[in-house]
Amino acid sequence: MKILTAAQTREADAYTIAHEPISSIDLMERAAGALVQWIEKEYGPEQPWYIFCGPGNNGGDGLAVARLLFQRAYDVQVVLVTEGQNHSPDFQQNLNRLPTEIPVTRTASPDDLPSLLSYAMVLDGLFGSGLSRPLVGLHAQAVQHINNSAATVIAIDLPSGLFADAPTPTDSAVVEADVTLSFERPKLAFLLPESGSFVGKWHVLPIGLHPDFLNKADSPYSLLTPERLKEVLKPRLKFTHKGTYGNALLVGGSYGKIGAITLAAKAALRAGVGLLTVQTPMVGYSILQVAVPEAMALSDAHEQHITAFPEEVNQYQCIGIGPGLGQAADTALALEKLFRQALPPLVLDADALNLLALDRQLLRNLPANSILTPHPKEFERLASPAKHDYHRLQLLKDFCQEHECYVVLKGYHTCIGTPTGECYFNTTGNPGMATGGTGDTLTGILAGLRAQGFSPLDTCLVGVYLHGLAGDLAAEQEGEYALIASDVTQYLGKAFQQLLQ
Ligand SMILES: NC(=O)C1=CN([C@@H]2O[C@H](COP(=O)(O)OP(=O)(O)OC[C@H]3O[C@@H](n4cnc5c(N)ncnc54)[C@H](OP(=O)(O)O)[C@@H]3O)[C@@H](O)[C@H]2O)[C@H](O)CC1
Ligand SMILES: [K+]
Repeated sequence: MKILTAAQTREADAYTIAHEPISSIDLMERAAGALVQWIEKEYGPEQPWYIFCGPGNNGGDGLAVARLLFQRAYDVQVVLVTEGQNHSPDFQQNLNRLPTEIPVTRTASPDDLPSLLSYAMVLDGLFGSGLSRPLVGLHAQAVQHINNSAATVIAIDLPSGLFADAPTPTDSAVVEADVTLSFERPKLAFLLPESGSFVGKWHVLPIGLHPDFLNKADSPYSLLTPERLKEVLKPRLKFTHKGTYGNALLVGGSYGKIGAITLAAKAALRAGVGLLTVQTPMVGYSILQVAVPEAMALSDAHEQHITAFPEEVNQYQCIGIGPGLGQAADTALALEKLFRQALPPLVLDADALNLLALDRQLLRNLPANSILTPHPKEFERLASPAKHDYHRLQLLKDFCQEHECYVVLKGYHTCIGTPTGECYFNTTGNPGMATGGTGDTLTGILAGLRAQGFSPLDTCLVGVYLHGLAGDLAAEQEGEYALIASDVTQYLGKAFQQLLQ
């Protein structure tokens, strides 16, 4: 699903109005209807609803919702924060349509803002995608007033004060929403850590924007949806055997970090690879044989860290390198030697990435189509420090294009960058997965899938989605606090089943 910019959303509106055709006010009514349908499902008419409206169409949506909720016997009152501003035509029309029984407060100063009890509901219709500058004055004070209350806050389209697809200056006033109800497509801001924290839980409500426009809209940003993955992940066929599903090699582990490569190995097997070989330093050999009996073990000549890769690397369909690897000088040399050969596809993680970051020549020799799985700090070591989330996205696109690689930038919404400059945001996963070892399980999953013959892009999309989904299924049983990396692997089977349904 493509993510649109605020400008593209405006174009989508205009296209729908012209080609459906539908009048602008009716499109707003449809948006308000979708909001009310959602609200009715989630909240009864018991609590008082304070509907904050700004001067534009976001405020117009708020006014239409006020009328529709009033008709459904909800206790609503409207708070206008539009002093001295021109109302948009659709705002004005909805103000004219507002039943006279609905109390309206016209705020001219902060003293006019109503006190908000903890059980009150706030609908934030101050500003949406038309925000053109940070909020100041009475608008900022209204936002602070909402944020200082304990009321439940539902933002229409996006939290007021937040830019949909550009950095919002730190310290500017932004509504801290519990829920954001956005139209047709999520905004890029929802998916990035600095802005996403204002959004709360977000839901996308379809309002019938014209499919011709939506299907043609060009955007480098997409949201990963299961529909796209179901086209890629097919049931296994009759008469296949372990040779059909690839032979993966995992290399990593060092003294004190054999667990990391063990976690990766278990996950690769659960991802369905036909055969798995794991190379560790000598210290890891017995541990691995006991912990992962399904894998074949190779021992490095060194007791504590990796100093060489196997001679015959081309018998493997993918090599995953990095979990627990360490950054010893002779490990770096081994990697450098490896990169000089013709290689099967690579998945690189953790210290393999740190070694690349330390040696720019090594990075330049990175084989095309490799998959790299950094967290933001590792990514910044590879690329350069980011000034803000949008800058990091630009760096991601540039890096993937320059090095012809796929980067899985890990986070709450993991973002997959491709050599053609696209970015796919994942929607599965939860904060319970912010715990040691979940990155190692992801490396194992990706290496396991890539060895089975999935393209690098499909490997990233399917692997990242399944990893998060397994984490979600695990969290349903274990809760987020107690979740550990092994749980993710344990629930991988159920995640596959869900996707294959
Ligand atoms: N397809 C859809 O998604 C639909 C969305 N709808 C809703 O419409 C809004 C967007 O409406 P728009 O009128 O374009 O924008 P806003 O309501 O966000 O605000 C515009 C007005 O606010 C003024 N403005 C902007 N920034 C500030 C600021 N920092 N301080 C004060 N005033 C500000 C702006 O004035 P300018 O001075 O910038 O010209 C405008 O007056 C979308 O979010 C949805 O909620 C439709 O209802 C249905 C289709
Ligand atoms: K809003």
